[in-house]
Amino acid sequence: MASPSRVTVTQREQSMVEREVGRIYSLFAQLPPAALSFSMEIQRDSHIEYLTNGLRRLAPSFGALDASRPWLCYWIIHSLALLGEPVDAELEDNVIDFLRRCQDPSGGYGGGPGQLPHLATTYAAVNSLITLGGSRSLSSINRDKVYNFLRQMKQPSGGFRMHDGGEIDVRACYTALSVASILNILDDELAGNVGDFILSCQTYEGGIAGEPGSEAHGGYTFCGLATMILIDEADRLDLSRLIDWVVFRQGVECGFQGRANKLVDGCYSFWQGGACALLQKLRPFGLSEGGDESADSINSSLSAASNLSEQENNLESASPQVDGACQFKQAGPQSASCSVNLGNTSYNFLERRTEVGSLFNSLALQQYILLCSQLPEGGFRDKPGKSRDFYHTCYCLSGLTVCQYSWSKSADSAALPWAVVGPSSNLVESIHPLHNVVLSKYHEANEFFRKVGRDVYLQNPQSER
Ligand SMILES: CC(C)=CCC/C(C)=C/CC/C(C)=C/COP(=O)(O)OP(=O)(O)O
Ligand SMILES: [Zn+2]
Repeated sequence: MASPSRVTVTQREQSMVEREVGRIYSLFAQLPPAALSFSMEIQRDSHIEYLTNGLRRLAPSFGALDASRPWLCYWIIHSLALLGEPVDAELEDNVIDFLRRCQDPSGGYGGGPGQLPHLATTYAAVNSLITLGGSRSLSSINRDKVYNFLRQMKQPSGGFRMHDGGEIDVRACYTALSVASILNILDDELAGNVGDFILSCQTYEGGIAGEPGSEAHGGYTFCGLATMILIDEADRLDLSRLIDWVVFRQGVECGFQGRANKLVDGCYSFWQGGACALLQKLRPFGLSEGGDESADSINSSLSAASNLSEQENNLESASPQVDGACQFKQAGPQSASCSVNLGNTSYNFLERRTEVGSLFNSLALQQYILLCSQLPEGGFRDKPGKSRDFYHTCYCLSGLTVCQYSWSKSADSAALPWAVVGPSSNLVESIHPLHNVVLSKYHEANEFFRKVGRDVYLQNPQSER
């Protein structure tokens, strides 16, 4: 995928979107309370029907999207998991078998059986299998081979190639390291010099570009920041400028844009909202002493960008908990092999308490997702006037969970009731924000891969589910 070139939307396009979103909001504002409450409701049954039908159609062929079938699996299965809806047993078996056939002898997963192994589809396949959970699904992943594939994609400069002969970019670094971390095979060989590559992609604006010299973009910013956390090097980024850049991407429409001077889009609810969720747990918020000269500038940009309500500001004050030099080195399950315990960074990140409330206006974003992106007949879209698709359904729902839990102090605490817009039944499952998999599924996989260890690969046991 090429990096975005800078293209600025015209004033006319921007005004059209603002007008349309404004029209929707004023229409809903005039509704009687019962009707408004219905419109604010997640149309769970319709979404489940849309998603399940999509998954059923997946097995034979997906036409133009044939090379994206592991992605379609992930977008659909993750969306269902966020809604708390299990996949039926027969369909689950079909997906596991299909993805097993996508794993190339070299170790990476292709877009379909026999297709070129690729890091993006490897990430999608692994996240899908982890989300399905159970030993049949988890043990279908040949981790030794995945490790070999990741090593093959690793470049001497530190970055990764998306596929053999493919582009070296921030997505490749993220997908490789997210997969390695969640499968408990992350080591120094994979992590070496990745931080230098990501650093070279942080731009003068503060966000992160796909490759050095390109424009900062929300998709790459999430990937770059998550990668730096996975290798325990987030402090090397200019976090102050990064926060500035990301919080100012939330617009008057209440949703996020992907980059400056572009239109709002529902999928950035996750890419930008998710980046905020990660930033919330990082310095300078976690500093307990010594101060940080950037803290004032961060606080002022936050209050300027997100017009926080009194209720939001009244979140109980934080008690900083950081042990100074080393933010993430807390107790956690041991990784099989690596000198700085890179296998623990993802787990330990979860253990960190959040020292501030939401960095963006989480209530406004939910309003955009529910009223402008949601379709009552099922599925979510980029913006009014666009059609639904599984990608936007996945990332709008992922954005919703980020909003709902953005005021919770730790990964295992419940969402605060006032943080959920609409009826309480709107609450969706929480996620591990570094991997975007449902938290309980992450824990199950973490336990499973810790037990089987790095060197033991169970030969596809068919028994337990
Ligand atoms: C894990 C993984 C593979 C993550 C991918 C992250 C991601 C969404 C990257 C964005 C890529 C891109 C070229 C966007 C520009 O699209 P555009 O110009 O159509 O949109 P815009 O106008 O909103 O910038
Ligand atoms: Zn989008």
